[in-house]
Amino acid sequence: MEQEQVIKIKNVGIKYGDNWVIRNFNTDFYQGQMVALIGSNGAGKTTLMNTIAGAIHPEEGKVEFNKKLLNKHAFSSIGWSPQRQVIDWYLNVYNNVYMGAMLAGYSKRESKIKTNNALKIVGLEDMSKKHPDALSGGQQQRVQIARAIVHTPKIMILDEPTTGLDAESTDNLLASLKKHADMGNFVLLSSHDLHSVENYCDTIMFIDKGKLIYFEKKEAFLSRFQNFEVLTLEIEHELSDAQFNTLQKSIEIISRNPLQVRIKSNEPLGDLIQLVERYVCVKDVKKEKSNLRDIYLKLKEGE
Ligand SMILES: Nc1ncnc2c1ncn2[C@@H]1O[C@H](COP(=O)(O)OP(=O)(O)OP(=O)(O)O)[C@@H](O)[C@H]1O
Repeated sequence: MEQEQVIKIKNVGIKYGDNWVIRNFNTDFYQGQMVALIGSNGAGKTTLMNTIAGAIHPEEGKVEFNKKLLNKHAFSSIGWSPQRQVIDWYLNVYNNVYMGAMLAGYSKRESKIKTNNALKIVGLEDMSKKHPDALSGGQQQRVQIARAIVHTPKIMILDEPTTGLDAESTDNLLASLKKHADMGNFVLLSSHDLHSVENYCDTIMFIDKGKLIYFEKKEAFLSRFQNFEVLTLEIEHELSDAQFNTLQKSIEIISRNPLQVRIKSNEPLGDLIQLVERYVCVKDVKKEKSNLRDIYLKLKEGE
C-alpha cells in the first residue's frame, strides 16, 4: 500500500540570536516510518524536533502536516516528549498519564484503558500511585513518555526517549514504538543509543551542524558504509602504554579494552595478528560487520 506523506519540512531555518543552527532543511516523512535522528551533541536534533512539534517557530520555511491524516485537534494526533522533563509534579504517575489521554479528548473510560496500556508499555504499572519525586530519573522519563504516547497519536516525536532507561525498558519501549509505526503511524526519535536504534528503527536521519547529511533506509545507510569490518582480539594480557602507542601507528585501533581494530572488508588477517603478537599472544579473533555505531564513529572521524 502506498504510504502517505505525514510531514513536510520545507526550507526550514532556525536561529538563536544571530546564530543559524539549522538552515535550508528539507525532508518528507511518511506513514509507517520509524526514523532515528542521530548526530553529535549540538548538531541540532532537539531544535529540529521542537520545531516539528511546534514549540519553536522557524525563522525561515515551514513545517506542514498532512491535514487529512490528522484529527481536527492536532494535539490528539501528535505525541511529543521533549528532552527536558515536563511532568506534573503534583500529580501521581497514573494521573500524569491519564491527563494526556483526557486532554486528547478521550472519555474517562477510554482514558483509563489507554492509561493502563501506556503504563504497561513503559513498565510502570506497579508505580501508578507514586508521585514523580519518589521515582528515579529513568522512571520519571518513562512517565513523560507514557504521557506522550498514551493517546496513541499518529505522529510521535520523542527526544532521547531511551536516556536513563535500563536495557529491558529500552527494548520494551522501542518494540512497542516499532509496532505503532508498522500499523501506519509515524515515529521520529533521537538517540545516542545507536545499538538500540539499529535494532528497531527503519530509517536513519543523520544531521551535522544543522544540516541533513543522510536520510535513507537503514539497510541502505549501513551497506553504503560497510566497506570495513571490526575485529575484536582476545589477548593474553593488556598492552602497555608504549606497546599500544606503537601499534596504533600501524593499525587502526578503535578500542583498547577490549582490543578492537578496524580493517577493510576481506583484508587478510595474518599480518595484523603477527603485528599484535609481537607484544602479546592473541587467543581469539572475532570479525563482525560494522554496525551503526562503528559507522557513526567513522563518519565523525572523517569530518
Ligand atoms: N536556547 C538556546 N539559545 C541559544 N543557543 C541554543 C539554544 N538551544 C540550543 N542552542 C544551540 O543550538 C545548537 C543545536 O542545539 P540542540 O540542542 O538542538 O542540539 P542537539 O543535537 O539536540 O544536541 P544534544 O545531543 O546535546 O542534545 C547548539 O550549538 C546549541 O548550543
